[in-house]
Amino acid sequence: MLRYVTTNEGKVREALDYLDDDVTQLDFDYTEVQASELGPIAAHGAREAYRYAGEPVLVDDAGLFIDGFEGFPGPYSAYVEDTLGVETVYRLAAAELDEPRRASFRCILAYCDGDPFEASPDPIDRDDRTVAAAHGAEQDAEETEALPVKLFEGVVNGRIIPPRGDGGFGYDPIFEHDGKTFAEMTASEKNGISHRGRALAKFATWYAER
Ligand SMILES: O=P(O)(O)OP(=O)(O)OP(=O)(O)OC[C@H]1O[C@@H](n2cnc3c(O)ncnc32)[C@H](O)[C@@H]1O
Repeated sequence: MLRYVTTNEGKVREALDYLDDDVTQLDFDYTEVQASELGPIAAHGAREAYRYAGEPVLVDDAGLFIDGFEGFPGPYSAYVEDTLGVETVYRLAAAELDEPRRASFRCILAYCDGDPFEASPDPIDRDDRTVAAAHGAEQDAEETEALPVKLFEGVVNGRIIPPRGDGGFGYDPIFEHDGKTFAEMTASEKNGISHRGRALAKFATWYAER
């Protein structure tokens, strides 16, 4: 059984289109480490979620990266949505940036099932590390960081525009791609081109072969 780790219902709805019925949501709020990119955040989350669940997990970390703001809000997208709100992000972009106010949505999926993906690490190294590690929490943390994680990335380019549409979630109403905002698209239209859809398609192909 694969657990799709997120507290966000919108992500789950989209992900289930790409994944089999034996995938269920794990509503687990993993620690989001501070980083300027999504990869390390998702990888850390997948390791922590796997330690928690004891089953294969897929973590989805995503964000809106505005070019003229050097990628802001990026990894802080959820925090900025909760504090400023999506409309304020649009107003800031409109006040500060010239058209076309380019931006991208990015999604990283991090998969962890406790098994290595390529050649297994030298067992002697592994034993050494275990012996050298301190007891208790420190040892747990070290073992967690040693868990192998596989990453899948999806990116879609667009621009920031005044909010339009009622569909989707999060920043969808202010992100336009090919003349439509993500909030004006049907779920399958969005999935067909979105950052999450692209990452999920890569993951699904790899997972089917695993
Ligand atoms: O961490 P989890 O529990 O998965 O849920 P979250 O909503 O906090 O997820 P993130 O940390 O990945 O934050 C992503 C932010 O970017 C937004 N976001 C992610 N994917 C999006 C999408 O497809 N369309 C619009 N906004 C999106 C989302 O609303 C959040 O504000």
